[in-house]
Amino acid sequence: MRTPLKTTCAPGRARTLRIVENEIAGGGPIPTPREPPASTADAPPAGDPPAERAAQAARTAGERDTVLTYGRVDENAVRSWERQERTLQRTGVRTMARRLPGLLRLAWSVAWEADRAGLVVMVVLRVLAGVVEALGLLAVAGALTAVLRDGPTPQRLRDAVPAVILVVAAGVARSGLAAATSLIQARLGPRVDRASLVRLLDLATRTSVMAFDDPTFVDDLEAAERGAASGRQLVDNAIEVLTAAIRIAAAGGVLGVLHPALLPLLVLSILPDGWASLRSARLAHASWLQRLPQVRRQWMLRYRMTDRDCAAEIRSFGLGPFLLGEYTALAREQEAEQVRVGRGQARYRLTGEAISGLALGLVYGVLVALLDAGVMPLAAAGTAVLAIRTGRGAMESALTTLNSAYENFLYFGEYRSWIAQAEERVPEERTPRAPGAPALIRAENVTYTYPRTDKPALRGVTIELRRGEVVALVGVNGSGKSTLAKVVAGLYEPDGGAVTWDGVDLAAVDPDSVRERIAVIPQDYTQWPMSARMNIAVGRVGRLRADGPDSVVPAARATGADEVIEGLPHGYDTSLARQYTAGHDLSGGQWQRIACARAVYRDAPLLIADEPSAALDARAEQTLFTLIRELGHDRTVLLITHRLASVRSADRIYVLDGGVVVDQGDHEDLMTRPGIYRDLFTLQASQFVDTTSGDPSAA
Ligand SMILES: Nc1ncnc2c1ncn2[C@@H]1O[C@H](COP(=O)(O)OP(=O)(O)OP(=O)(O)O)[C@@H](O)[C@H]1O
Repeated sequence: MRTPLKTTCAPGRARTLRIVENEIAGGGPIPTPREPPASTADAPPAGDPPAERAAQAARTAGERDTVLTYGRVDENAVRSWERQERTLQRTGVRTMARRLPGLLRLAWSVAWEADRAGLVVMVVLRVLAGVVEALGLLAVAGALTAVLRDGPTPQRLRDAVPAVILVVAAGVARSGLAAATSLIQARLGPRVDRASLVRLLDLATRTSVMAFDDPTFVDDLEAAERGAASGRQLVDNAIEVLTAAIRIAAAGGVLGVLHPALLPLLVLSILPDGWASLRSARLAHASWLQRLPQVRRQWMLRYRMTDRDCAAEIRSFGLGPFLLGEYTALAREQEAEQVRVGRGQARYRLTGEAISGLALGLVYGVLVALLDAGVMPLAAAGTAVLAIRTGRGAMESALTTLNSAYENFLYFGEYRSWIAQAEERVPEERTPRAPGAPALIRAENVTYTYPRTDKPALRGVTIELRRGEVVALVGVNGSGKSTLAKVVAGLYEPDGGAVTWDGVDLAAVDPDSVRERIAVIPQDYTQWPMSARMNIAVGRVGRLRADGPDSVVPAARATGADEVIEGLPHGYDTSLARQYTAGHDLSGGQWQRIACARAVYRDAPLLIADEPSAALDARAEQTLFTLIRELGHDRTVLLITHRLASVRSADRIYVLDGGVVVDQGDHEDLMTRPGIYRDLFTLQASQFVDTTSGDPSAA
């Protein structure tokens, strides 16, 4: 039986994810040298105790054996977002170009769903900005033509005035349009974020709980959460690409009017730069991918070392230097890799910019040649220089954005594929409802195997629960008790056999109508970071609204939770969000009383209590079992506990072993024959009596 210990270093997925995102945003990767760098340059400044400790720790970690510490890693087990990294790595420019329309379509549909009006306004603003850009360039051409033509200077300047006014107006209009675009973008982005996340959360809370036992589903969910944030970035990228495309079209159009040879030359001049930025992005990716296992180890260490739940254990076992050593060694490897990547990127950039510079020289050479040949007037050449600058800027921005857009496209693909699989795992709606207060609940020949396991957790199990009875499940750890309880609670659908209520197969009724009639005290209850009142009311939120805030009090009294709550500074309104300053923490047993009150508040015809007293003191435990027996008078109670003294009075006890019911009967009956029950009971009882003087079974 797993006791929910609050001192356990429990994994906190949400927080880990935040760290992951942070690392992804800024982290670069590294190869895996076994020896940490030990050069004198790494020596910490004298008199810097934290740095000295870290250096000492890293030296110690130099002797580390990663398999010994972290265990063997399954090289084939690739998580979905690693898969995306690899896909990105393999994708060539041509594939990206081929997928560009699909990418833009997807961004469009996401934005369309989130904010239609905003999207339309955005596109209109962008097109207008492009038109204004082209008009501005043409106005420059007009102004230059007027100024450079023959004639007296005052006259030429006067002639240039309308064109100059147009240039200024275009500048002002561009600024206004840019400001309006930012405004719309600020509205569109959060809406896309909200729409994507709400959809994910809605499905995450509606999919069958069985899906969460499938590691792939849970892994994919983690990737989908990351992917959801990429939706907004994808839309931003698409808008930037659109903007760049319109600017390129404006500059290209003007260049095309000035001379047809200039446009292809301009495109050629940008290609080396584009190649360089693509290669350096890929280099960073490849490096990140290669270092991923180490990077994740770093996240894990960082999370554990700063987590409140781990603080006591780290100190008790003196784990600080060991963990710090591991972290420092990994961080140094990371630093070394970042330097390597930085060097590679600098090389790419230098090469790309050098070739681009040469190509740009060629463009200007052609321009001069055209001037020299008298094909192009000086004013047009001046405008061409401006158009070339505008076009190059837009192309550079388009290329950089496309790389990131493609990455976001892949991540958002993870989100979409998880949404698709989650939709399939939402239990189908059925019209018939489960019987209101069943007199007989039967699990018949039930078999259940967890996803991705070979061995069934339940094999041909048959049990009966009658209204007015307390039925207990007993067995050693891992014998299948909790699994059976979840099947009876309608949380798991059996692979074989059936669960019936008054003869109605639960597979044929609306699953919500089943759960509506069940109250569960689970083994791992949730400590909601909410008020004490709400922690009880979550048992039936609608009832709090209907019956008022004081409706939780009787349930709290019945389970002894009221004693706990009365000791809190604001009583029922005390926050139990211990991660916040105003929040109060409770002991394990105090929390368990609240979890029991939650189930009593639910007031359902079937109560399933899975190890409800693991953390309770002896008096609280006795109160609880008395309550359970009372509740059993007019409803059905299924009780799982290792405290066998508490099951003595159960109407029927099923003994499970290896997923099979191996015995059944009441206490007296089971004590008459050899078997697991008698062994376990005798063993427990012997701890409370003087075994030399009496019969333990009589205890
Ligand atoms: N989510 C899961 N995925 C895969 N296997 C699981 C999962 N949960 C439980 N099992 C396996 O199913 C079997 C039955 O587990 P179950 O939790 O039902 O046992 P139990 O009798 O309640 O044990 P305990 O007394 O320790 O609570 C065990 O072998 C366990 O390892």
